[in-house]
Amino acid sequence: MQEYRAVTTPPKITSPDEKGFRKLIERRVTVLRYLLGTSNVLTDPIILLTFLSSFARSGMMFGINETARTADQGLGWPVAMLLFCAISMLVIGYISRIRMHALIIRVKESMRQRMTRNLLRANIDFLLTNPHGRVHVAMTEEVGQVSGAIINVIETIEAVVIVLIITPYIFWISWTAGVATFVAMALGTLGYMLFDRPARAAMYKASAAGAEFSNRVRDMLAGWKELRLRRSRSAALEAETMDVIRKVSTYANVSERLYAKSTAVGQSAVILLLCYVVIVVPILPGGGIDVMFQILTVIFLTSGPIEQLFGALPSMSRAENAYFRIQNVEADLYEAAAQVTQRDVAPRAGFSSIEMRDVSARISEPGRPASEAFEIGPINLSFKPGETVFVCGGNGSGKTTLMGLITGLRNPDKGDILVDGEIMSNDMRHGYRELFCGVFSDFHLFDRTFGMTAEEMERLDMRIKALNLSDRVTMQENKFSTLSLSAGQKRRLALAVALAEQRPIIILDEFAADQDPANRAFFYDVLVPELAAGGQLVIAITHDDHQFHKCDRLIKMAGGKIISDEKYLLPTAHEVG
Ligand SMILES: Nc1ncnc2c1ncn2[C@@H]1O[C@H](COP(=O)(O)OP(=O)(O)OP(=O)(O)O)[C@@H](O)[C@H]1O
Repeated sequence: MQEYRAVTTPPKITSPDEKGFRKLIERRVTVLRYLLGTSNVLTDPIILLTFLSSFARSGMMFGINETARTADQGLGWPVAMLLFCAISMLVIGYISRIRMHALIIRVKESMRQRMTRNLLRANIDFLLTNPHGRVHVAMTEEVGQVSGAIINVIETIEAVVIVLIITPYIFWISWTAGVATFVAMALGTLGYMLFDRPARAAMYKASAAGAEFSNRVRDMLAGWKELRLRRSRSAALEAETMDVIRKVSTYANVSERLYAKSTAVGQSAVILLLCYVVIVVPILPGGGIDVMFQILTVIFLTSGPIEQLFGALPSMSRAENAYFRIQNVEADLYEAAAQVTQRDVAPRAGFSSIEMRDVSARISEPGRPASEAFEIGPINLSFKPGETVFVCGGNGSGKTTLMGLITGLRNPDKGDILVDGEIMSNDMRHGYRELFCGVFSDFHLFDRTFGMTAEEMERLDMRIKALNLSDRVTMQENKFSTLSLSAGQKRRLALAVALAEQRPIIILDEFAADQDPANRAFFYDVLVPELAAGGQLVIAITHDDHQFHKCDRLIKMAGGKIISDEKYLLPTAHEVG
């Protein structure tokens, strides 16, 4: 039995740049907890390796200082320590890098798996808003930015361990140099905090523009024919896309410049510290040239990890920004899944009646005024097995929306759908949808038959032949040999799949519209009667008024309402005359 529960319950983030040190820490802790939890880094050998690497680096530093201090005493333990620590650092560094990339891949894999699961269970209301760009960017680019932050986490751990070791060591060599080290670190952190918030806000805008860019790429690929036919359309799209690209670059530049400033503050702090050590330490009481060189060695050997730390902070912010954008996409995906929570939903095998009772819905585009919303309903209809129902009405009258409501692919705002007299609850919705198969006006043809049984595959083979497609398409295992078909052939192939599924209800949205006369006649005169005789409920949207007499009921729609629902009788010769 399939589990349809959403995989996570992420909180929705409304503002990416909330002020305040507490907020900053809260956000960082959230991302850190996520990264640590997903990568299991705390139980991974990488932590031990990081500690060992920090100890080896510190040991090397100590070894260099002691070797220099005891140079007149010949080769002794300091040299051995220096060599041992240097070799250890190289070997550990090599193993750590391999391990670190394995962790990044693990986090990326886990995020993509979770998002795939959530996307396949997503709230249909969210999917109806066509969130292509946002979801695509989140699942491709932003996932990479978040998982890459594992490196920053590990670098930060290494730098913190080193700082914890070297600070007492510097204090031991010279307490004033110890205080100067503290001041330098405080300066670096302050610089970061000063620039982080505006940098993150700019980065957030760059990501939003990135999602828009993804939508334009889709336009260029899906609309290439329309674009090739009209240069002005292509030029306008090009201009707009260039504008979006520029926006991405501008915001990214603003953000990177601010982070460069923050890094410069960190580096200035290290340079100030060096100046202090070189200029002030030699003339201090208790200082001198020896002390200065000892501290310089420490600073040179630790400046790498410490600079990495200052560099890691902006990278963490980038990861944090990407993480919250992903969380927002997931929150949208999840909200819908939460509305249709289902446990152990068994597909419904059949029905004896379906009734729509005062069902209505408002269809509006996000960001558009409510006054522009399309209202459908109240709809009162009932259906039973073996019926053939045609739906007609002008463009925009609400036929496709009605199909969405009947199939449970659109949630009604008001009213109930009753199955066999029982009001359909959210828990029943998934099982209910399994009653349907069909070909929608904007159907999607997969290149293979996902999830079909052997019996269905046999039926598919049969239907491909019956629908005159066998000279163009064959099955290669579960894949279609080709999808390079004419529009009418594609629609017939989609119908073959729907027929092979043999669900109790078949929905057909203007199926015959792009069929030739022979296929159209086959559809109305052979197929539809055959399905109805087999007990299937056929609901077909059609504009073929000369075929209306071939159904049991004709539902006419106008302005989102049902204006008639009755048996259509051919006009008599007298009426025609
Ligand atoms: N995602 C959407 N957001 C906002 N409005 C929408 C959306 N989808 C459809 N509509 C609006 O809902 C109304 C009904 O659309 P619907 O597709 O149900 O009409 P239809 O009767 O099937 O039309 P056609 O014969 O052209 O296929 C239309 O006015 C349409 O503009």
